[in-house]
Amino acid sequence: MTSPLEAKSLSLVREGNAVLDGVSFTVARGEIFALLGGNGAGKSSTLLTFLGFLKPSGGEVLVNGQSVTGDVAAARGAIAYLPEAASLYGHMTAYENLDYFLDLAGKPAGRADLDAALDRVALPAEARTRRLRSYSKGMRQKTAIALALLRETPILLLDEPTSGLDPVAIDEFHDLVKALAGGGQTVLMVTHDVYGACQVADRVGLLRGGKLVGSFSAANGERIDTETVHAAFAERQAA
Ligand SMILES: Nc1ncnc2c1ncn2[C@@H]1O[C@H](COP(=O)(O)OP(=O)(O)OP(=O)(O)O)[C@@H](O)[C@H]1O
Repeated sequence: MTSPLEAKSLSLVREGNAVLDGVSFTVARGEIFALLGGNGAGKSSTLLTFLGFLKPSGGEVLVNGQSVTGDVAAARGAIAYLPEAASLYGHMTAYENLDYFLDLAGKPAGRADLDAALDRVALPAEARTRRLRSYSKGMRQKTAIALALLRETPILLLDEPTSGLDPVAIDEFHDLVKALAGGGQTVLMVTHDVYGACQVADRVGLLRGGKLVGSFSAANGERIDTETVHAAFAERQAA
């Protein structure tokens, strides 16, 4: 079966620097794959390549089996992308943001649908008519996830999704991502948080210096062992 996301021997050069070097992985439908790496490892660049903002200098990336460079619009249409700082408007309320971005996506929705999505991400009802500039980061993320739900994109790309969240918000966020994956969403997240990656992911890939140097999976429905991944991460960073 075609994987929603696939990187095939992906190499990327940015301003003369080799940023990714022969990276290959697939993410299956309903799977959460976390790409773990230190600063500058190439994590964000990988996401930008799936979105067609950066072009591979070698190999290719595929979304639903189609080369992204061949059809950028199809790839972007299938993907909801949460950058580290959610890209919604601070001067608009949650309802206004959702209305605006859904109109842009050609998928307008009524108030009942907006509320259903905001209920699903547990954004308090009283907050929905407030401007986003008064929101916590967790609340902005919930709004961004609600938008992804309403756009009905089958794929979620998350860049450092829990940085700046408090521990309760992190747990809530992980539960939400797991519930979405349980419903068939395919999730690729990039992070330098070993603990978070092991908590939420079905599989963790270790990216270092633009190369995928390790991979960890959870056996029998258990969580990935944080100690093992942490040791590998620390060792690789030192290497
Ligand atoms: N706009 C840019 N132009 C040129 N090179 C860039 C640009 N942005 C990042 N790079 C380089 O690409 C490499 C990978 O950066 P990238 O942002 O993908 O790493 P990352 O793993 O996401 O790091 P971080 O955890 O710090 O966000 C780095 O060496 C970085 O200097």
